Amino acid sequence: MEEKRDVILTEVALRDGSHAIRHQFTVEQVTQVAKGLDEANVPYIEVSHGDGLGGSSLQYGFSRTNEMELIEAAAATVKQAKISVLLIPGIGTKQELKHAAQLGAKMVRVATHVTEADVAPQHIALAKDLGLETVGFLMMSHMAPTEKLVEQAKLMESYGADSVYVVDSAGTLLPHEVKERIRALRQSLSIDIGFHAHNNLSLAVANSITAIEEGARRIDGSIRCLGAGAGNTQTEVLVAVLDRLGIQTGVDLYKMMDVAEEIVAPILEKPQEITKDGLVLGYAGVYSSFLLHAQAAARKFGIDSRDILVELGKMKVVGGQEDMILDVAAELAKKLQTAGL
Ligand SMILES: C[C@H](O)CC(=O)C(=O)O
Ligand SMILES: [Mn+2]
Repeated sequence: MEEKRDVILTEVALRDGSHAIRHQFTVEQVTQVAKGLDEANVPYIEVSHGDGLGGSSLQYGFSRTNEMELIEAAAATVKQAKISVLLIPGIGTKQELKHAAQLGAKMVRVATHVTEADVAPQHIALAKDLGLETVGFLMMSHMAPTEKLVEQAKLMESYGADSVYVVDSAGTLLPHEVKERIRALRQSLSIDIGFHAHNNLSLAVANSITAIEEGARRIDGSIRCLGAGAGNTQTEVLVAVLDRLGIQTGVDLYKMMDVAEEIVAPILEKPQEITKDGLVLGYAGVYSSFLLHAQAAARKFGIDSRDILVELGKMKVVGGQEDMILDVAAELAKKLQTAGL
């Protein structure tokens, strides 16, 4: 019998968490995590390079294992969960989407910058032709006023998306800002609304609850907070809070806790916490996946990674502009040298 789920969770540790471990997932790790999540009755598990299909590159970081092998392993492991992939048009190609579908992916999230939904129609159309559940994923949602977000979400709906997400890529949205955005989308769209948080300001669970209160039905989480920056909404924590609120996810809380503790924690290079750099991502509104790139640039140029992140925030740099991180670091280092600091 189908489990009753008031809120449908997508677990993103095997995709967003790829950023946090420099895209070093192995087939064995993905198999073990997918098995544990499946047994805990998580309905959707996302597996891809952190930057989505085709992300493995000099610009975004090379994957240790070809993501198609990871997708294949996860799809072969799960019994009830559906495997999702992320695709950013321009990074991922139609070919990669077809390949992922052949390997068993059942859902794709077509991700664009919040003002650029119009690059998505071809990929959404292909996804529908392939029989995939298709989600529009509007990244860096804080960078557009609510009216613009609504306009872009409506475009996603008109292209055929089954649901659309507000994506707080920088973990910078405050609860009232989430409320306004989800409420406006709920009033203007007929499809399901989702919310994807990052915990840089320690607001991911609170913001996810706010989104649910305003009618979002789909929520992302990462187990043990294994996601970019300070991680996402910690899935097992959200499951516990929702359970206390009487909102059913169908997910087994104890099994999630065990998977978090026994399988995911050992994968982390260090425990997920809100470090000074993670906090600055949220404070300055910077794409969470820039964290490790900015830290590497800071080491290279001998400067404070926070200064790089703050500058990137001022410049309103968005996903896809990772090459700017080194430019900004070099420029800051030159300025400091000139000033004799
Ligand atoms: C490619 C990004 O990591 C997608 C995402 O999870 C976000 O924008 O947040
Ligand atoms: Mn994310």
